[in-house]
Amino acid sequence: MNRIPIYIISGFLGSGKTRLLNRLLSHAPKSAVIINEFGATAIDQQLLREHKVPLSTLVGGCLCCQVRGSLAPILKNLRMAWDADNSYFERVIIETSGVANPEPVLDILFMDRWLSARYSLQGAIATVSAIMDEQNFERFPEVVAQIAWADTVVLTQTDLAQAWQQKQIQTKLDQLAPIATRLIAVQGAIDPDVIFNATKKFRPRRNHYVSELPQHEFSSISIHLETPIAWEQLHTALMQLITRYGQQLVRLKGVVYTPEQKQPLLVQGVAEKLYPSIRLPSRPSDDGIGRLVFISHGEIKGLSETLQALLQ
Ligand SMILES: Nc1nc2c(ncn2[C@@H]2O[C@H](COP(=O)(O)OP(=O)(O)OP(=O)(O)O)[C@@H](O)[C@H]2O)c(=O)[nH]1
Repeated sequence: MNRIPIYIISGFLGSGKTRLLNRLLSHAPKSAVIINEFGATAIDQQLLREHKVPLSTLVGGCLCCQVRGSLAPILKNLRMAWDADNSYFERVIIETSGVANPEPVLDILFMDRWLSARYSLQGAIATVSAIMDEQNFERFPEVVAQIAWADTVVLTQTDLAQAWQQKQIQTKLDQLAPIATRLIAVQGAIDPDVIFNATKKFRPRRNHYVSELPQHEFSSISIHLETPIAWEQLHTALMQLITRYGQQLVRLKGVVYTPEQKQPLLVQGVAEKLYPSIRLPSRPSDDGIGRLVFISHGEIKGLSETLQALLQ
């Protein structure tokens, strides 16, 4: 039986998974994509709106735990669609949430006999930001697990990193993923052949790193903005939130509307840094309601009220 190649992209919150996926899809448009977002509101699909690929989104929990049960049915449906018409797509790419431990996800592919007969895992890829705080390796066991399970590690955001940061992260990767293929991708730019046509690696299980991770200590809050807000005002408010909650606020992202322009604006922040916002092309389905997702380490009480007050 022909098995469909499957690729898993993991990597910590804001490490550049979606950016990489976006670029990969430009080279490999015949891909079915499954995206998992920890927050309750889907944002990443907005970044992929230019691609006309079969896209499934799992939100409101992590693929390794809360929404794990949904993966097999999606893969089964995709396979049945492919059996009916195999020109539909040539591979499946799964982007896990930034807090996922890849092991339970890989287990689904290996343990479910129906799936393992029909899908072949071709790559476990982890994106790692060159500007990630080194303390994250201690703070978040998920980061270590993602790297330890990867057969390809893609170092991202090197354009933002100082030489010492790059050296520090490379040393860490030497320890955690000594035999993984290591690539550098600025803004997701990568030779797709290295991902899609690489010889498959068989890696021994590394139980000492990853078998039992503690429960996630992350929390997410989704906020809707019913009316457009001037970008300058929103930007100031978000900067104030970032300063106020510091390292506890690990990730923010969203799609918002401003009175200045009709097109929605994509907002991205990672670890005390707000990235330049990006105008997205308009679509008929744009509803004018802004959506922001905040992911924190531990619950931040009153974040929504604080933002509303800052926007008064
Ligand atoms: N300067 C620079 N920015 C990058 C690079 N890669 C990604 N980014 C930016 O980093 C931010 C986060 O990238 P994403 O691709 O959304 O990260 P992610 O891992 O998908 O994030 P989550 O899904 O929330 O975990 C975005 O603003 C990207 O445009 C890079 O190589 N250089």
